[in-house]
Amino acid sequence: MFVMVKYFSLAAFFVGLIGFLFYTNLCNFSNKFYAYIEDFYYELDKEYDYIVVGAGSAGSVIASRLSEDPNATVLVLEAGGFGCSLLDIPAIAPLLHGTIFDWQYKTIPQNYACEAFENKVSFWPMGKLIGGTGRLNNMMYTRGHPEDYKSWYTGLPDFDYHRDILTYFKKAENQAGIYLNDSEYHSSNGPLTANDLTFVSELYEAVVTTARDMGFPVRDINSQFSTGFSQPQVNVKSGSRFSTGHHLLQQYYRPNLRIKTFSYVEKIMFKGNFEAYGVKHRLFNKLYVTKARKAVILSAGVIGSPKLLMLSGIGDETHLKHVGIPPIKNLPVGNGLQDHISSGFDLILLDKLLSVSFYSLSSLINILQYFLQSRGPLTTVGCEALAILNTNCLNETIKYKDCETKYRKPDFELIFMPIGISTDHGIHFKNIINLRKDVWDEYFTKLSGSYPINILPIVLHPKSVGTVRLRDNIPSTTPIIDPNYLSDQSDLDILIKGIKFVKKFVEAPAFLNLGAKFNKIPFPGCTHLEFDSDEYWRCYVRQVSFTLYHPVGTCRMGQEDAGENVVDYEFKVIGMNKLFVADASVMPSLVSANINAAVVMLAEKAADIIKNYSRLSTGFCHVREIFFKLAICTVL
Ligand SMILES: Cc1cc2nc3c(=O)[nH]c(=O)nc-3n(C[C@H](O)[C@H](O)[C@H](O)COP(=O)(O)OP(=O)(O)OC[C@H]3O[C@@H](n4cnc5c(N)ncnc54)[C@H](O)[C@@H]3O)c2cc1C
Repeated sequence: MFVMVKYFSLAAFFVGLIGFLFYTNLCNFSNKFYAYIEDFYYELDKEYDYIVVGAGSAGSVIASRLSEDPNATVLVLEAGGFGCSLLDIPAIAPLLHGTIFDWQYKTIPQNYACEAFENKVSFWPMGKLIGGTGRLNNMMYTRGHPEDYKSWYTGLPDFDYHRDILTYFKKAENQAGIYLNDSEYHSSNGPLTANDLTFVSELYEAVVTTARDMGFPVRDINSQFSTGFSQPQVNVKSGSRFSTGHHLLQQYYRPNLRIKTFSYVEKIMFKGNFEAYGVKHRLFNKLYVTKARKAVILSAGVIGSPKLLMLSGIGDETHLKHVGIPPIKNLPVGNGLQDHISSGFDLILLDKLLSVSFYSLSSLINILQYFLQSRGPLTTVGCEALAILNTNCLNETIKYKDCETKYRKPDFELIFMPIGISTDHGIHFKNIINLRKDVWDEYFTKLSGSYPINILPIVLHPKSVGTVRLRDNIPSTTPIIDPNYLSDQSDLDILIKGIKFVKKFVEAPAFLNLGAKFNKIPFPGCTHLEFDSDEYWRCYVRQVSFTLYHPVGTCRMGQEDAGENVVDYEFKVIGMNKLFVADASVMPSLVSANINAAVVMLAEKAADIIKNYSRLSTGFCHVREIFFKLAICTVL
């Protein structure tokens, strides 16, 4: 009987996958048709106050905030389409990887990591539609640690976390869950929904019971505490994903806001090589130049923004000349790339099926429950619990509270997922992570008959730093992405400590009740090493090095004169006028959390600054700004 259910579910999933791919193409086609008709019938203004490039997590917020002023005209140029509502079923997020809604970026082959992946290449999905990557991410809402932000603003001596950061987290948040009454740390008027999970499996209870037994706190990590164990809040409303892109679409009726989809921006236009006055963008193979009176704001993401700056002549002079672009400003664009790296696929095997499983996701009852009640396994985001900790606090001899005071900033995260890579029997997951076929055959197929789950340790503050560079001067060419994973040995050490902690964690009684066993099958490429030795895990981590999809830092924000920054603390491109960058690319370093909430917080901050900045820098002031700071300029 079970075998029949299994094969029926497999067949249902396979048919569903094909149906879904058909649906995505149909959706994109109808989106394109709408954009075509709109472009054909409406004569668009050729000049706006603001042009926002990219309607992703950050750009959607900036466009929405700037267009709150009815006297300001705002144009949003987005390379993708609007999307369709079925894409917003939380559990199907992984199906969007590799589709037309994904830029489908890939890293170059890694020297120190990703050995179990085809050509040692890591796949980097990024959203190409309204809502951007916030439309295909895992929706977890986490803010990070105050110390993260303090380290960004070392150049501002009067930096205050509550005033300069928490204010914007609250402004950005639309709390719809259990923290609705905590007005000190939460708020419910912002564009980004934060809600409780409505469905979890038995895994969650096992995690919190074990965490408490081991002396760890279980609490809201988006409050005065930023560490401990927690059930993540998610960007989900009435059972559907609700990203900042959805919020932007709700503002579509504003007469001063125009959202142009399928508009790929190829170049920023400059007056006198210092002042942005518009952009060149392509829509259905026609090139347009649209002007911006007050500012051009790049929110094209961690790859799109540095790429566009470089294509426009802003970047490392030597590199730009090498690819045939005349440089207009020498800035370290594309340096400082960091990403959260993790490891540990299918290391925990259960002897029972959890209620959030591959089978339950494709069951007819659960599909009906989702469409009729907006509840059930299809609302799952793939992660049921997380922990943000410091590796020094994993030792049982130290009380967590004392340890937390001593080591303020966390250095690793754990995410608890009720499914593994092999749960879908190789239909989809192995492809979206680019797993080598021989590794699949030799290792993962052996797990058939057991029920793997993933507890992934993540390096929160990797020391390995990489780059984004252009291949050539053609706008449609994908850039060279090299995160340089695990080039710093200390990142590897944290992952090894993390895996060892996971091994200990699942020995607890609550996990034994689920029949949890640590997977002792030697991993291909490491079979010559003694299982569980440090050498074995070092080898394993270099094989299984998996992105958590949080790249940042390619247009670093910081002090103007530090030499390593691209934008100043006001998001303005250093030495340029009327040109801003605000998205994940400006983060000077990774935060101790999944990063979307921080990206949206930054967008709120940027919108506030840009509104104010543009108010001050009208008239001829902007000319004087080249010689004087804005404050001096406005007095003159
Ligand atoms: C699979 C996955 C899972 C994730 N899960 C989580 C999670 O659970 N929680 C979390 O906090 N974070 C998560 N993240 C990370 C988070 O979603 C991103 O860091 C965040 O969305 C980045 O926002 P952004 O505004 O910088 O860029 P994006 O949201 O990527 O926006 C960039 C936009 O610009 C457009 N664009 C790019 N170039 C151009 C151009 N030349 N012209 C016009 N438009 C252009 C793009 O199409 C896109 O819409 C995840 C990421 C991924 C990939």
